[in-house]
Amino acid sequence: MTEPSHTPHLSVDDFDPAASSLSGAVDPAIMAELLSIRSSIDNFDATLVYLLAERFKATQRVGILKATHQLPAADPNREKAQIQRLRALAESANLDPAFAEKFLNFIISEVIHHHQAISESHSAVAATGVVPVVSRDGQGFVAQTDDGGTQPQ
Ligand SMILES: C=C(O[C@@H]1C=C(C(=O)O)C=C[C@H]1O)C(=O)O
Repeated sequence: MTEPSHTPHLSVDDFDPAASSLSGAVDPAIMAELLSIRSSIDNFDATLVYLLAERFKATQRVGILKATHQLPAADPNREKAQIQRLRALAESANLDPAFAEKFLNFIISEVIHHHQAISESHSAVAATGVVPVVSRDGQGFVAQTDDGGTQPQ
């Protein structure tokens, strides 16, 4: 497995679908078949990113709802029910249920961190009157003060 890349602002156009440590070392026909299968893998990976982005959009709405109404970030009974369901779905799809559970737990723990952060910034708003607003690029916050001015945060 490769280490996570920290290269900022890499465009999808910079992706080389033929990048491989095997180039030149494998029979060209085998390489062609490998690249053909990898092109499906690349489509699946792109779909996964879009699916995850949509899921996080939905969970962000839940986080805002919870913070607004002082509800806890985590809901363990909901998580148990989700994990049971996902394990059953995984079994019927011939996917390792233990992997499905690990994957869902990984996502849920990230969501809970987001919810805690939303709740903390919500409490900070209540205490200071400074309203954090997501920046246009979605990468950070600008602080919108009571008088409507904005300042980087
Ligand atoms: C999204 C929620 O918050 C948390 C995250 C969950 C998830 O990512 O599916 C499920 C339960 C909660 O622990 C929720 O309560 O629905």
